[in-house]
Amino acid sequence: TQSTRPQRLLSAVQKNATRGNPRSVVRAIDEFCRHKEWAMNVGDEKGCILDSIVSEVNPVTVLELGTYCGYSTVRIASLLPPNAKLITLEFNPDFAAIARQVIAWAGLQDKVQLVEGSSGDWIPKIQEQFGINTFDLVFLDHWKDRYLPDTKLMEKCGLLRKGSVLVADNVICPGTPDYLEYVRSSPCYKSQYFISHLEYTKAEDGLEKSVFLG
Ligand SMILES: CCCNc1ncnc2c1ncn2[C@@H]1O[C@H](/C=C/CNC(=O)c2cc(-c3ccc(F)cc3)cc(O)c2O)[C@H](C)[C@H]1O
Ligand SMILES: [Mg+2]
Repeated sequence: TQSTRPQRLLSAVQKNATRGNPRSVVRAIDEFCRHKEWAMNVGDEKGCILDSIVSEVNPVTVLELGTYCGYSTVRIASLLPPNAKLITLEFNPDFAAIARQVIAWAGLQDKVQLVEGSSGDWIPKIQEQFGINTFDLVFLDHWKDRYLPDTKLMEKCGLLRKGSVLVADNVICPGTPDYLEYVRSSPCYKSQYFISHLEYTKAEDGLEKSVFLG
């Protein structure tokens, strides 16, 4: 049977990256997506901006919405302190299966909890299931029309505390207009746009960093 693009991406990691070396996994995926088959990872250019924000926040608890193949999961987890935990939600079982193997190849399975399920179902259950009260950092990269409802859900569930940082991918392309309007106009957020390019292309895109003010 014909392989899928995520399966071919995983094969490229297993062929070209060194087990236990997250940077080589990130490099192998970027090479594959730049020269073989485009895929919707945050990519190397926006990835560097994400790295700088993660390093500045130095989070102990991280939530990622939309794992896909695990590229940003590996990028973020590789920068976390030893006691930190990253929970990543992915509701497509095929993508979850690929991402688990990418995360394992990077040797980061002890820092990452991949939860197979939808954000709407899981955001209300995280505190009881994982003993996490609030998140220091949230990376939003799932369906673009779900950024706003899920942000409001996180607020309602008390998962954000004064200083929690939201980083949203694709606020220009494909775009998340309702989310952008919300975080930029709400008195509860201090928002900042980091201009960049859509992964592996020359089109404009960027990340929006929004600090929750409580
Ligand atoms: C209702 C369930 C919600 N809750 C959910 N709960 C859990 N998991 C969820 C939920 N909703 C979705 N997911 C998962 O997250 C992933 C989805 C990721 C979506 N990402 C994009 O669509 C995108 C497009 C482009 C793009 C740009 C230009 C182009 F020309 C083409 C494409 C670029 C980019 O960087 C992009 O991130 C994964 C595929 C999907 O199974
Ligand atoms: Mg994205």
